[in-house]
Amino acid sequence: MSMKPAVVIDNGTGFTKMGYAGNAEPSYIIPSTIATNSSTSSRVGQSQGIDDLDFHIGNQAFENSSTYQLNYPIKQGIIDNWDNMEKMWQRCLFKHLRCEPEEHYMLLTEPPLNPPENREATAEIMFETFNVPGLYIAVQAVLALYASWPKIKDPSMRSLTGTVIDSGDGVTHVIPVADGYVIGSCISHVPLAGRDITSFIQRMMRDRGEPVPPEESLEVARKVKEMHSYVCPDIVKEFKKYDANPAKYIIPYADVHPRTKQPWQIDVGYERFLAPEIFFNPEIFSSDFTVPLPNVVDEAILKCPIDCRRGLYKNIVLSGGSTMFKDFGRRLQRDIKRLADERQQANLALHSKYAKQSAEELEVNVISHRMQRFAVWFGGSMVASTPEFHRVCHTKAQYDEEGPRIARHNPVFAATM
Ligand SMILES: Nc1ncnc2c1ncn2[C@@H]1O[C@H](COP(=O)(O)OP(=O)(O)OP(=O)(O)O)[C@@H](O)[C@H]1O
Repeated sequence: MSMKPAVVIDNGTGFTKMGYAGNAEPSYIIPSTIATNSSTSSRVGQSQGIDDLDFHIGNQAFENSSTYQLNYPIKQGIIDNWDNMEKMWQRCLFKHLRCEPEEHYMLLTEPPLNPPENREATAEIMFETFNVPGLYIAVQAVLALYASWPKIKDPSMRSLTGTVIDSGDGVTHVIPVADGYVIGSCISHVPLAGRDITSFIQRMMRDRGEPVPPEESLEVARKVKEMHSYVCPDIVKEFKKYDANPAKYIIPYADVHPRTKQPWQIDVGYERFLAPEIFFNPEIFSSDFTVPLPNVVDEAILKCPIDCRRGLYKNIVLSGGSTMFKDFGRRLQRDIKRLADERQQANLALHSKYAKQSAEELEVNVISHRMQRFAVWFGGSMVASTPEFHRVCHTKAQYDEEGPRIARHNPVFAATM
């Protein structure tokens, strides 16, 4: 059995996080992008060994985008281009992590509802190309639940039943999980995430005529979002606060033009609280989708079997970069609690016509923690550093005996921690 730490790789639509089990943070976070040389890939048979290595991943892919062809091998969380994905894994393992894959067990992640054929294809690449001694493919939402455990002081309260709100760059998902199994039919999808918030800030700054160099505007909007945005309790009051004392809340943001080296400065104002507000009042961003995130969460839980609903309200866990706004969890908890309480009161009022009733108060907890930005990776790191991990992995010997179908099912190891 390999005693070297397992390798943990979380391939997201926007970013790939990679590192070794037992660490608190991934060693590398790179964009999930590859730049391939289309002219060499079409020259079949000619010096293929070298041409096969003619590609770049991550930020280097963007740097070479003028001469190479950019590709995003993961679409909506699901692997879409296997050749490019294999190349990405190759660079992640040999160039970034600098490991011998045959010496490390491997933990990879998958989105909920990943087709089993994809798991088989992943196993084929891992066991046959990289010769890994063991492989476990974990569901991202379940890893996000594990990642919240260090925040929960009482170990008896740590549970694999909960609702995961996963919001990254491209999409936001609400995923109910009961005893480590995703309730697939009750997953909800919100078509708003990080890149929408960035483009909303970019639009606001442009409409106001802020002097940002046009070629920098997207990057500046992203930085403003990540550095200065926060969720407020009430937007009307927040507007009043800004208008009463602009000097206190409006922040200057300065930089120099990358080409002309001319300094420029802008004011960052209402967008600080209006940008993340699109999760709570989506109509301010677009008229196509208008259901606030707290309502989406409430409705997703209500679709689940009645006996797990209390557990799902009690343990709502945040995961992904776009849940990092200050006070995001606090506002979400308040709004979900309000919705659930109003419904409970309405039900009680209805039934009290026939019999006197009282209801046990519904506990709603939204759990925020330090590792939220890469919660899935961190959960994977925790799981893969337990002694139990090697027991639940599929091994190379099993693969050689049974083939890729062993990867169709990965046991949940609820009892391990
Ligand atoms: N401190 C922050 N505040 C707000 N947003 C942030 C912060 N840090 C990162 N983000 C945003 O989080 C997004 C990236 O999140 P994440 O790495 O979870 O995405 P991903 O896993 O690649 O995407 P997906 O979940 O769509 O597959 C980007 O839009 C980034 O701007």
